[in-house]
Amino acid sequence: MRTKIVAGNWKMNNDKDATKKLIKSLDKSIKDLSLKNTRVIVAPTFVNLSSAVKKAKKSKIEVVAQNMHQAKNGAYTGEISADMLKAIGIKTVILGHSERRTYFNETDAALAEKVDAVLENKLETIFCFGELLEDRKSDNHFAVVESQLSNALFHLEAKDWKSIILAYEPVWAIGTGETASPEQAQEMHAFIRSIIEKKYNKEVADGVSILYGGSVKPANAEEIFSKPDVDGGLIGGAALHVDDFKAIIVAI
Ligand SMILES: O=C[C@H](O)COP(=O)(O)O
Repeated sequence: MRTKIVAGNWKMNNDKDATKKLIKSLDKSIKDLSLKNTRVIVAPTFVNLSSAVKKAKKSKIEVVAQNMHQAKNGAYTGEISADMLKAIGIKTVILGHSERRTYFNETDAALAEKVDAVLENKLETIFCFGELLEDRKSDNHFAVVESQLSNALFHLEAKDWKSIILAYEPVWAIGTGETASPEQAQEMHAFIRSIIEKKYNKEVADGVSILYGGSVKPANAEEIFSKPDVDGGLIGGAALHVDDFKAIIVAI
């Protein structure tokens, strides 16, 4: 049975106090949920990671990073390495978010190196990818997604996929209020599983959790999560509000 995951990407929001407060109220609010086979994740900004890890220590909440540099160390101003993250107790890193690809020019090639660094450091990644609106309009979305996955992940060995969580995020649905329909999400997730099976085998394809991201809200979460190949969500805006985030967790 694949692990279900609800991950909140807090992006560049919340100062130290707001981060701790949100973790505290989320902890209180999900304490009594059974969360069988389900992970609840939050990704605060770098500067608040350490205090977030401490705050979440005895809770059901996992704290992860939003990005990581591929080099071990060196002259990379403003960047953070795997060792630095591990030293404060981080085990999982989001990579390839469309905002990183768009605003910080992260390429598939750089992401392939980052994924390698994740694996070398025995970390895990939530690897994001997804097509632009023009790709979907021109019916190119499957080809775009296949190339993003193949360029950044298909050099891995089958065993490496234990450390990979996928997050399909159609860029046109991120922060826009426009969600992919549950059918569109299912169609893409099934396609993703099919190309992984073709490249590797059924065990790898069936084992990898594939999250959907893009304007997931309490009102649409249940229907999206009901699709057989959707194993959870990567949530942006709604993860900043404890009641909305809890409702999405309950939906899974
Ligand atoms: O990382 C999360 C995604 O970018 C989704 O953001 P959103 O839920 O605000 O659309």
